[in-house]
Amino acid sequence: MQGAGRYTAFTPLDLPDRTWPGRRIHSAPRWLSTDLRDGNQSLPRPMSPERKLMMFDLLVNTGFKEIEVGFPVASQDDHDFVRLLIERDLIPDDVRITVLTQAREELVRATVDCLRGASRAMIHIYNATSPLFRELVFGLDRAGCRDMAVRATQVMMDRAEHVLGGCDLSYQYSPELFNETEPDFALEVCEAVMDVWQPEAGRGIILNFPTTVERSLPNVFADQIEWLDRHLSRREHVCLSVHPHNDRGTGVAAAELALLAGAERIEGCLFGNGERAGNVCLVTLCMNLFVHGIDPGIDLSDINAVRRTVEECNQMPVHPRHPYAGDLVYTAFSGSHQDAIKKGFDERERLAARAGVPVGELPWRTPYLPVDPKDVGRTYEAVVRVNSQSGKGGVAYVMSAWHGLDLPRGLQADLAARVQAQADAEGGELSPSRIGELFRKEYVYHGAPGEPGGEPVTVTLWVDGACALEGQRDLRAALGPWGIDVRAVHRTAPPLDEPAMTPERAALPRRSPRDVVVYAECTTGGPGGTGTEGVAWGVGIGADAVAAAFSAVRAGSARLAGHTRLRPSRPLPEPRRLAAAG
Ligand SMILES: CC(=O)SCCNC(=O)CCNC(=O)[C@H](O)C(C)(C)COP(=O)(O)OP(=O)(O)OC[C@H]1O[C@@H](n2cnc3c(N)ncnc32)[C@H](O)[C@@H]1OP(=O)(O)O
Ligand SMILES: CC(C)C(=O)C(=O)O
Ligand SMILES: [Mg+2]
Repeated sequence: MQGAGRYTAFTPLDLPDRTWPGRRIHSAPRWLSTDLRDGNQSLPRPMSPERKLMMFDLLVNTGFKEIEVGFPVASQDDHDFVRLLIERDLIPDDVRITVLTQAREELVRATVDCLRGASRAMIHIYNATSPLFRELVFGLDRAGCRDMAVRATQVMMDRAEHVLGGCDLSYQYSPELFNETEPDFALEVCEAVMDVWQPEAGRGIILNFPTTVERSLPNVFADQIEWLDRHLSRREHVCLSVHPHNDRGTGVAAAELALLAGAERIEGCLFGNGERAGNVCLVTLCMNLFVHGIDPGIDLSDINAVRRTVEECNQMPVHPRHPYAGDLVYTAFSGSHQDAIKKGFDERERLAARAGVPVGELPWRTPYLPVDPKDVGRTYEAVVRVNSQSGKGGVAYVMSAWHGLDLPRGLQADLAARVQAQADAEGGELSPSRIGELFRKEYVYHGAPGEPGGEPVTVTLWVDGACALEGQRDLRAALGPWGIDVRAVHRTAPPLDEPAMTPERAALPRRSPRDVVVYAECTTGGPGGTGTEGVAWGVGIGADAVAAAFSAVRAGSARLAGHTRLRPSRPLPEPRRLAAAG
């Protein structure tokens, strides 16, 4: 690719004695949502007042305590929304709204005025401090740039004293483009701002350090934050906040490494909305903590509802592969993934049964799924979807989870081959209903009950263990006189009343409890036969094990005889009708 020579790598800070790489995160930081400000200002169609209110309610309901609600001097809508929140008393007592303004005197005054009547609020002032902005945008030297911030802080305090009496007012200052600012200058400006605000116990200050345009590796940002953490004065009264953007796609990493390096607060947007490639995604950050065993303090237990609301407010879809929330992030199409997931689910049930606890209480340990979909209100059904990349594990999962049939291993492989051929032919995904249909047409016999005729066969039978077992002992005796050599009888799953059937598993819809399902692996030759002429599977569903076994053997025998299609069979038990996957 031509043109790389026009760019230069970011020069890292020299911090050889950095300590953040050895640290761990033990608790959630303070969160600020800037969906209604940074998120909103980046939308092609900024939110209407109704959409803003919907977003505000969502943020409050999920647990955000600091919400940047707008840039009141930017537009009448922004101004009116802040007024609406205050005048209609819509701000819960434990929530602090924040409003942003540039460091320009008249804008600062108007911003303070907009908060009249608020009982609790925060003013957030910013000015860019990087060399490029000092030179290009402001035409100012360092001192001039520092004085902008100092003057704006003073003007804000003076005005607030006049118009915000009785308001519990907090203050936040951001050196915009911090990541591109010389650290000593960023420090100088922040110290000067603190000299005006005079932070002290009960009257702290938030110093917020943005990667306004992300340019470096996240470890470089972490070094910058650790350096500040060491050098800021009045540190106990400073809340060290970060505001990562995602231009390099490493906003989440930058935020997390910044936490290691001393940051105590993170600003971002839900699902990473925000300028250009977005602000850091707060959902991802919260969930990353959650899967490390740390309560993020934000309730994402119905992540689909959160997503739907955000999509409606922003008029922008969330990507199907967005971490934790995308349509496809709890879904495996590929065979080996599906196999491992199924084994993980099976083991969970065994362990839960052994421990006598609901599966939902077990520590989460399932291959390929970093989080239990149920913890975020998602379901298990979409975990496995079948196409030409799938294998027997996935097909077996679908047959079990959707149709309540626990197929023996050989039948899983046999069905999987047919499913794969069909998926290859169609070039797409096979729904659980289609797979059930294929299974029914291929294997299930349900013609008139009766004894099998034709060649003698040798069979191995699997009786669906979730059904009544009466008759199992008699199978050999019942089938023998008809030239059927029953080599072995197995059960496919523990019966419903055994503890392995946890409440969750038992709740899966299954066939009528009166029905017995028998799977027959048939080979040619009666008693003493060699069974070398091929294997065919048949499935019988009947009122008792003997009837079902006859049917299964008839189906398998027909297939052995080369009848590729069985007589029409009774439909499988209704597959579950699910709402949209996930
Ligand atoms: C990184 C961020 O997300 S910062 C937030 C960005 N958000 C927004 O800008 C949305 C809201 N902004 C607006 O509606 C408008 O920009 C307003 C109302 C604030 C100002 O509008 P205008 O006065 O027309 O100025 P304009 O939008 O062109 O901004 C450029 C001016 O702001 C100045 N400026 C930019 N940032 C700052 C700052 N933080 N402090 C002081 N002045 C600043 C520039 O130097 C420039 O001044 P100049 O006209 O003297 O050269
Ligand atoms: C206003 C500041 C904090 C900002 O949004 C940024 O620098 O990205
Ligand atoms: Mg920003």
